[in-house]
Amino acid sequence: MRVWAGALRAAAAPGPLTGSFRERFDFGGRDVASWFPGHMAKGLRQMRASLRRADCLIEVHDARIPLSGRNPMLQEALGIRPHVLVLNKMDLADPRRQPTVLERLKQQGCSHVVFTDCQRDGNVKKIVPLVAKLVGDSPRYHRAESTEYNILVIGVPNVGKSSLINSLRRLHLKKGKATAVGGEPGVTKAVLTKIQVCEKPLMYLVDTPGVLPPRLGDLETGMKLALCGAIRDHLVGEDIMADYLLYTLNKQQQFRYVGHYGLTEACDDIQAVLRRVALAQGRTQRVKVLTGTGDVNMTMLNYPAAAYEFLRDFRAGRLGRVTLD
Ligand SMILES: Nc1nc2c(ncn2[C@@H]2O[C@H](COP(=O)(O)OP(=O)(O)OP(=O)(O)O)[C@@H](O)[C@H]2O)c(=O)[nH]1
Repeated sequence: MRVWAGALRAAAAPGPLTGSFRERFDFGGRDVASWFPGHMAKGLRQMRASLRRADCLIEVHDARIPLSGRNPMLQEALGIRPHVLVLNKMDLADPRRQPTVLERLKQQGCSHVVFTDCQRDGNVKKIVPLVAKLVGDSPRYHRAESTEYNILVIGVPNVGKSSLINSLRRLHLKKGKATAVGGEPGVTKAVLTKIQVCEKPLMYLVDTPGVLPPRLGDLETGMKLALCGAIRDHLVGEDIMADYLLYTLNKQQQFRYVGHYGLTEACDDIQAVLRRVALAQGRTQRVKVLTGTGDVNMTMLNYPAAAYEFLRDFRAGRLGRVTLD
């Protein structure tokens, strides 16, 4: 039986609150290790092997979690290869955070960062010249003009690696999709297809399947990755994800959800919020209830569907532009 964690917690909690929100999130003893799918270990090995042949690395990550959830395995590669960090889905992240994020990343030794929106080709034009310059400047390479560039694209699942390749092809080659794009993590399963993205300079990108860090670290990082769609929802649980999202929105004073669902005020009770979501979105279900006088059909609010809707609204940017870190 599925346990509705949000509902259980809410039953014991006081009613809607304003201005007094949880200071810490209760993960209820969850084990983050179970969120790491086994097939990713293979992807990691393949990625390591192809690193040796690459001139440069483009690491794509979600702009909503610019400081967490990146694969630590990359650290070993950063010293060897030029590296560009593409923070994609900038259209969903809080733009006011960009300067702080850039500063923090610089302190971590990551100084070539581009914020992009690959659905609208935003800022994608900056990437090819930057990569060409970094490879050209690298003492490792004494390149002739005609030498092709082989770039490895890496990143956790669902951050937009395939979308970036398609966007580059649209901009530089006026060509359509070469690689499948999907809303679910793990769309790119066939590894290491070399795809041309530019004629001058001749540049090929190798798309890799999204690979999560072998150890997810803490629950908070795992939860943020899940909210961004890097881990399949059912592995984590839509109920706790919805609750964590509400906790984060309140903590950051991102109260767009209040008006969006017609709530009277900000609220820290996930059950109360999901009740409104269910009513606002018509997420109800008919159930048969056995009574002393026979069966009665009743309309119940569908909380799991409401939780899914809440996550979907966040991922589509309908609850505001939010940076989770
Ligand atoms: N809002 C927004 N959505 C984006 C952007 N880039 C990609 N997406 C969406 O994010 C989802 C994942 O994109 P993909 O390009 O398939 O991501 P991927 O990293 O190749 O995914 P895997 O194959 O799972 O590793 C798709 O639904 C895209 O439409 C962006 O800049 N902004």
